[in-house]
Formats: sequence, C-alpha cells, structure tokens
Amino acid sequence: MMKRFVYPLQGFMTLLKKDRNFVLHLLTAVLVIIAGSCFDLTKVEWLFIIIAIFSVLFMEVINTSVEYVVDLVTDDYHELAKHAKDTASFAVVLASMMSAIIGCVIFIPRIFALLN
Ligand SMILES: Nc1ncnc2c1ncn2[C@@H]1O[C@H](COP(=O)(O)OP(=O)(O)OP(=O)(O)O)[C@@H](O)[C@H]1O
Repeated sequence: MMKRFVYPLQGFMTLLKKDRNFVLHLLTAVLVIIAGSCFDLTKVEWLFIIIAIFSVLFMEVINTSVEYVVDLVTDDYHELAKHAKDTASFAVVLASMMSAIIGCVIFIPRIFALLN
C-alpha cells in the first residue's frame, strides 16, 4: 500500500536531483502562482493556470522518463533513439506553448489595466 506512494516520491526526488528543467518549471510555477495572487483572478482563470502548470510538469516528467529508457537501451548513437528523445522533448515545447498562450490571455489584459 505504502509503495504506491514511496516509488512516485522516489521518482520526484530523482527529478529534483537530476532534472534541472523540471526544477526550473517548478520555480516558474511558483512565480506564476505568486503573480496570480497579486491579481484578482477568477476561479476559471485559476483553473486554466493550474492546467498550464501541470501540463508542463507532466510533459517534462514523461520526457525525462523517455530519456532514461532510451539511455538504458543504448549508449550508442541510434536514429530511433534520436527520434524518441526529440519527439518527447517536443511534447514539452507544445505544453509550454499552450501555457504561454494561457498566461498571455490571462495576464496581459490585467497588466495593461494596471498601467492605465
Ligand atoms: N543515443 C542517442 N542516439 C541518437 N541521438 C541521441 C542519443 N542520445 C541523445 N541524442 C540526441 O541528443 C539530444 C539530447 O539528448 P540528451 O539525452 O542529452 O537530452 P538532454 O539534453 O539531457 O535533454 P533535456 O534537456 O530535456 O534533459 C536528443 O534530443 C537527441 O537528439
């Protein structure tokens, strides 16, 4: 029963120790939450922010997991290894693009409202 939580926690610790991008995404998430708290966001806007944050973290975790499996399978240069890693990293780019759009739609009008 406890193993259900222990192994994912070990995975989380591995990400914190070895995946600089994951840590950067976590720090960015904290900054976005602080920025969101400065504005009076609606419940729906917070939900979009949460979806944006978790989608990037989720894709980064999957990307790292793919990298581990590829590195386990081969140390040599392999075209399929390249495809696996490159396509997995594109998933992170897609999630980041979605999150950037969500962030712009929510924050840009509020920043303009502050300036006016
Ligand atoms: N075994 C391999 N065969 C072919 N190409 C590879 C192989 N390993 C890595 N690559 C290429 O090098 C790139 C970087 O791979 P690497 O494992 O260093 O990821 P990374 O730079 O640590 O990624 P991230 O910054 O997301 O952690 C891959 O996207 C891929 O294009």
